Parts: sequence; structure tokens; C-alpha cells
Amino acid sequence: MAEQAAQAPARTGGSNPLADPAARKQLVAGIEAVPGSKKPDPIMSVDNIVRNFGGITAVDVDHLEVQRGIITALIGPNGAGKTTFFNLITGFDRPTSAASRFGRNEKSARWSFEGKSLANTSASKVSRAGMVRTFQLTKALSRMTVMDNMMLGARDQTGENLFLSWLKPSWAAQEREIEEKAKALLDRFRLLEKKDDYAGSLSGGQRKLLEMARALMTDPTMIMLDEPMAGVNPALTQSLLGHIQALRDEGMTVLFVEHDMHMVRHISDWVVVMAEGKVVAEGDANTVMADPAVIDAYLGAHHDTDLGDDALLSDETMAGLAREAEAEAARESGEEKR
Ligand SMILES: Nc1ncnc2c1ncn2[C@@H]1O[C@H](COP(=O)(O)OP(=O)(O)OP(=O)(O)O)[C@@H](O)[C@H]1O
Repeated sequence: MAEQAAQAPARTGGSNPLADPAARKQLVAGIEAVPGSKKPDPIMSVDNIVRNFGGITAVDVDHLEVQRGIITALIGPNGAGKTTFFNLITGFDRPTSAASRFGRNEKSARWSFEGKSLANTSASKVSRAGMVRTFQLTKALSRMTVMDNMMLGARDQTGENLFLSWLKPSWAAQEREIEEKAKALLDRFRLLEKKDDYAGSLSGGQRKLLEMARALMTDPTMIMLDEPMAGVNPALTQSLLGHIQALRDEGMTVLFVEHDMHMVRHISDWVVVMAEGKVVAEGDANTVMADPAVIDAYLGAHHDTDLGDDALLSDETMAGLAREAEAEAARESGEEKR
């Protein structure tokens, strides 16, 4: 673990200083590129989190801090433990190291969000604390409308509190407020016209947008995205990337798991690499992808992994993707008019 804490840039009231790429660059330049490094202003901190499945150690993380207000990518070869780690910190799974028949000891798992312990916290409480994760559309959610999916995203708000629902007028007002919020989010993610469609009828990219919009119903401070680019066609890639960057620029902390290294290189401010359950590297994308430990981890597990190449995501390529997206939107609106 790194001993040296980096200096946080001074926060100037009002607007978000980390919306400025130069400020983010300065911030990450001050963080040591080693596993478990100290962050100037961690929103989340994890210690000694271990998860065994029978004889397999899926996760064994000594220490990890997630910096507030930036985009952190969690990468690693198949089976590295990324999803299990996500499940553990969001309350969907319990670490093997959490409880022992012999009581708590120095090695028991600890993890906190905004300075508050999240150990033994249920998934819904984690989400109410301000840390939400996106979920892939399950079969059941696919059979619901886009709007119903959004309303479900708000289920932890008072609208569904049975006790408060006795106070009908205030409940109804809250319900209306939630509906307005859902519509505003659908509008932002260009899904408003689809609000009465079945979620299952959406394209891969639109599903990803819906997953993101639904997660935002609880006004999180940190959003965790599970493979936001999986199954997304190039036309929607640009739009999704833009949405993720906009969330960061508005002050949200983003942590995402992704296999697409081009995306990782393009939008991450910081990258954490897992292999065989452990954090094996941290740093900016260029630093970690040149790290022999990372190359070894990928080559050992997965010979044909494309670690991404910046040249492929040049401004010209991105402009080409934007043109494709516009052409697709124009085609869609033409088809709708007919
Ligand atoms: N419920 C489970 N029961 C048994 N083994 C499991 C379970 N969940 C995960 N594992 C094992 O734990 C290890 C880590 O899996 P995990 O899915 O967390 O990795 P990952 O990095 O998310 O992989 P991928 O990138 O392929 O999704 C793997 O060896 C996996 O087979």
C-alpha cells in the first residue's frame, strides 16, 4: 500500500472543478500508480475483503480507495473477480472475511462509503447511502415498460413506503414527483418516446441507457456500471460515453467494469486492474496498460485481448462515430414520420 497521500486540488465553490480536464490530470498525477494507493479524497475505501467459493478465492483485496469525482475503470481478465467485488461492496454478497466464528479480528473485512461503514449493510441501504449500480435487464424487467422500469428504480423512496402510503395526498404528490423525475431522465437519455414500450423491445444500446437512467432515480453520489458497452452498436457508443462523462462533470463518482479497452482508455481518469482476485495495478490507462504485471495477467488468461490503441480512438474516429449516430437518429426519425 502506498504511504504517500496525494494533494487534493483546492475546491472552488459553485461549479465542479473536476469537470476541467486539467484539474483531473493534476489530481491523478499526484496519486501513486501502485496497488492500494492513497487517494486525496476517497469516496470509498475497502480493506481485507475476501470471498471464497469452495476452494476458489474469487476476491482477496487488501486495500482499495476510490477517488471522488472521477471515472475509475475496474478491469481484469475473465474470472479476475470484478463482478464478485461489485457484488460485495454493493451488499449483494457477503465477504468470507466479514464474520468469523471466532469474532472480529484485524483481518476482518471493512469497507466504507462517504466515511460510513457499509459492512453488514443490505443492498437497498447501500443504494440509499448514495451508491447505486446498474443491472442488466432481466427477463422480468424486459416484460415491463420503460416507464415501469424507471418507477421501480425509485422503489426505495417514500412513495412505496407502506406506512406513508396511508397519507394518500402526500403519497400521490410524491408519486407525481417521481414520475416527473423519471420523464426528465428518460428525456435526457433520449428514451422518452419509448416510455410505454416494453423494455425488452429496446436495442442493446438503449437498454444500457435505460439501466443508467434507472440507477439515477435515487440521486446517487456514486454510480457503478457493469459493462456499460456490452452489446452496444457503434452509433450509440458515442452517446453512452458522453452520458458517462457528463455524470462525472456534474460531480458524480463513476466506477465501471469494462472489457472494451478502447473505452477504458478513452474515458477513464484512473484504472484499477484485478487479476486472480487481487488488485495488481493502478494508474492512468497508459501507465497500467504498459505495466508488465497487467500484460502478464491478460496474456496468462486471455491471449487475444486487445488492450486498446489510442490511435483507434482519435478525434477523427470519434467524429466519424458521431456522424454515424446522427445519421442513425435522422433515419429513425424519418421512419417514425412515415
Ligand atoms: N456463485 C459462484 N459460485 C462459484 N464460483 C463463483 C461464483 N461466482 C464467481 N465464481 C468464481 O469466482 C471467480 C471470479 O469470478 P467473477 O465473475 O467475479 O470474475 P470477473 O472478473 O467478473 O469475470 P468476467 O470478466 O468473466 O465477468 C471465477 O473463478 C468464478 O468462476
